Amino acid sequence: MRGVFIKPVTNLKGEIRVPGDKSISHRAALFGGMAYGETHISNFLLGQDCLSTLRCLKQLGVPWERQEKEVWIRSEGMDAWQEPIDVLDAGNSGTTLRLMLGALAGSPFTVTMNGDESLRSRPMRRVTDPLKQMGARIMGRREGNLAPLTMMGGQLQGQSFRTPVASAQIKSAILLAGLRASGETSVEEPALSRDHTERMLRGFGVDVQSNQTIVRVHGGGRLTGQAVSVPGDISSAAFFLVLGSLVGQGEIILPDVGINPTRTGILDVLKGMGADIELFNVEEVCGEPRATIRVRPAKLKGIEIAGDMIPRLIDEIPILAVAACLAEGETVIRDAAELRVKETDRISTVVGGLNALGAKVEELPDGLRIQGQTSLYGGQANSLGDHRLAMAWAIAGMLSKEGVSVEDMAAADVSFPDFLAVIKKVAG
Ligand SMILES: O=C(O)C1=C[C@@H](OP(=O)(O)O)[C@@H](O)[C@H](O)C1
Ligand SMILES: C=C(OP(=O)(O)O)C(=O)O
Repeated sequence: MRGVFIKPVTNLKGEIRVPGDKSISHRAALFGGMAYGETHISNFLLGQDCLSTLRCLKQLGVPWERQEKEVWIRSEGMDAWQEPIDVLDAGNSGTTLRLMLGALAGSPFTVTMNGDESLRSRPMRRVTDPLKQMGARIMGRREGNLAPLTMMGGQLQGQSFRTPVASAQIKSAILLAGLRASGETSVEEPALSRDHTERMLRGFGVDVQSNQTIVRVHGGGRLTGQAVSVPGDISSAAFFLVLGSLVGQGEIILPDVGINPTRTGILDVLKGMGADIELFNVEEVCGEPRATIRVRPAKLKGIEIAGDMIPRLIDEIPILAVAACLAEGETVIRDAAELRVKETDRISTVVGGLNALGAKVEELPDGLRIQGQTSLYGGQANSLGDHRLAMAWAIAGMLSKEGVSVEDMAAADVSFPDFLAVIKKVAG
């Protein structure tokens, strides 16, 4: 099998600046495009997903320039957006597709959005149904559930929605449509999902009211261009929190990582498993808290994860499963059926991938049961084009006895360009 061979390591040291937060980068670009005036984004994530968002904006006539990780957007609001003459391609990015659909629902033109093979198989009715109820006309395969999707926007009426799953993409799409609808739009979710949209819209001058799991906006909310500094992505830091906890010796410092409480489930769970993790230099920048995180090796024990914790660490479950394989005792993850509709079915791909490396993992309908053990043998693993799996397998390789050969390691570029260079640096 072809692949990148990741060898075991016993000692690590160093400082790792993880790339900018994916969720915040998408929103900064999109809201900058929706706003009046200039938006300046620093530490923008150059992952393929966020570059897809920037490309879609260009096709809609939004002028922007980029130099390395800095982006300048000079927009005259959504009324200046133009009907794209070609299909908008969201690539591998669910966030791009779903948030764009919400933003575009009130536009007076027709847009077709598509994505790669993985994205074309992910459910979209969770977003297209509420947008249709507000007045948008959307067509797509399987009754509007699968991309390519064509939307003929128009006059929207504000509505109150209760979403069946805690999803920031559903919540955000509805709220963005609500900004161009008549009256009030509200979204109630079963548990609090990441709240970057609410925080950043307030930064752009929009009145967003929220009370626990209910968020409201009013139509006509106008966005004003802002400076946005993007913190490091805790979902990317997660790989090094697990590596630093389970490696034989050393210490890893991760400066400027976002610690929004709707995203810090990984810190709470790893600490609950016994990890030695400390936060320093806590500060709030552009409405988002960030900190320097230090992680040192510790003995981890198994844990149960379910309920409201799941949306706080949904993208970290593949790497948490790697940690659980090397913890003492059993780990059970439940209420995480959403994993089945990510870039891959992350319940079955994580179970298959880890068992092939010598782990003992059982598939549950809505999660995983993992028997912790003292070592992971290693072998061959395939990312199946899923960035979180590519990186989880690489970390598993560093923590394994024999190393892991990862096929399609390049998938990591979706959220963490230079991942391989970074792991080479910390491994010395
Ligand atoms: O809003 C966002 O930026 C995201 C929300 C989550 O998806 P869901 O909204 O589908 O849970 C997450 O998995 C994704 O990586 C990013
Ligand atoms: C699920 C993810 O992203 P998206 O839904 O934007 O494709 C992810 O990054 O793990």
